[in-house]
Amino acid sequence: MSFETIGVIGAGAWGTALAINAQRAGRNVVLWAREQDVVDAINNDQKNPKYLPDAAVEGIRATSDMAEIAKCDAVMAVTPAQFMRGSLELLGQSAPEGISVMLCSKGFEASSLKMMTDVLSESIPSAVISVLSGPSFAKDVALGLPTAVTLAASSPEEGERWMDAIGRPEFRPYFSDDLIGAEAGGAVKNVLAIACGIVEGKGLGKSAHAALISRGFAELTRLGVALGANAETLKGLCGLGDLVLTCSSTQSRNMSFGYALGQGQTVSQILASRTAVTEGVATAPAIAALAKKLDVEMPICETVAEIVAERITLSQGIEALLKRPFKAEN
Ligand SMILES: NC(=O)c1ccc[n+]([C@@H]2O[C@H](COP(=O)([O-])OP(=O)(O)OC[C@H]3O[C@@H](n4cnc5c(N)ncnc54)[C@H](O)[C@@H]3O)[C@@H](O)[C@H]2O)c1
Ligand SMILES: O=P(O)(O)OC[C@H](O)CO
Repeated sequence: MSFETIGVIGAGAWGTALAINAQRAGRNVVLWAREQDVVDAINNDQKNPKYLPDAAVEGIRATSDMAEIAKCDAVMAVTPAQFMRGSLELLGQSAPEGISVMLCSKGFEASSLKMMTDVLSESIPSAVISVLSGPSFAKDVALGLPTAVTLAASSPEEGERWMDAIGRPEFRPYFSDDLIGAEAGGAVKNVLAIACGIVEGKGLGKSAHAALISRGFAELTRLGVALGANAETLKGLCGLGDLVLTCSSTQSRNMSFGYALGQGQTVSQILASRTAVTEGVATAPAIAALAKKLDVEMPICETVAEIVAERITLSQGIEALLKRPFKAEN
């Protein structure tokens, strides 16, 4: 059975862009927003000026009633990671047994160090879980620019249903059976993008930038594998692909956050100046704690966590990384 109606939870930039894409793919789409002004703007003006200005949100109905989302054939969950559990618990109050839920957010829950797949299993134990991840800026997807993503599902049949429902020539999903790999890549790359932003903001040069991407990818792979991911998955769109995108453009909120730090702004100044979520800020300490717990070497991510917590300065962090002992590359 294919998915005809898609419910999207979270009308931030990414939830809105995914709703636009699903509508273009021919689905009936209901978009859940927690803010009434966002619901009204979508229903009355076909716009979401708060989170995705300039995009036309046509043919999509917005709601603040989660019970309407639970009635859809399948659900895309796009709430930022730190608030995902609350959204899923609300969905769980009216969700039918075995509801198909695709996790589209990129982060770990800081309070528990859990991945979104664990948060979903705990909130709705019968849910059939999929993960969407990969290099994809919301604005690009809303504009209909070509994008390719990893679509990880727990069975090929479930993956087929999702690919039929949301795949389009300009939004190409590639199937994977590695849910953990898809999740881990997206969460860790956000933290590494903060580091790359710092390098750019401080003008440390393109050689340092490339070194950071490469050594960062080694960290991302080590943690992913320790969590149960397949290393091959991490070489794909959801790992290396997304790391390259997010570390390459200040269109990324994580990269631009790091860039602003490098330019001399403080963490609180930067966060106060934006409504958009910067997932790497909350995920950095979770990854640093996981690295310690699992005995995984992640010096770049640990340094970002220290900088974001304002326990060390940028200069101290950079110096500590550069003074690490020389060692074999792998
Ligand atoms: N924007 C992108 O280009 C993009 C692309 C891929 C993945 N993602 C991921 O999608 C997820 C959502 O990001 P986004 O860009 O849509 O967000 P956004 O920054 O555009 O909007 C913030 C969202 O957070 C919600 N929010 C704020 N406070 C909340 C609270 N207390 N409880 C519940 N929800 C709250 C808002 O309602 C809004 O939906 C993130 O994990 C992000 O990493 C984003
Ligand atoms: O803007 P960012 O840093 O949240 O990144 C957006 C997407 O995850 C890029 O794939």
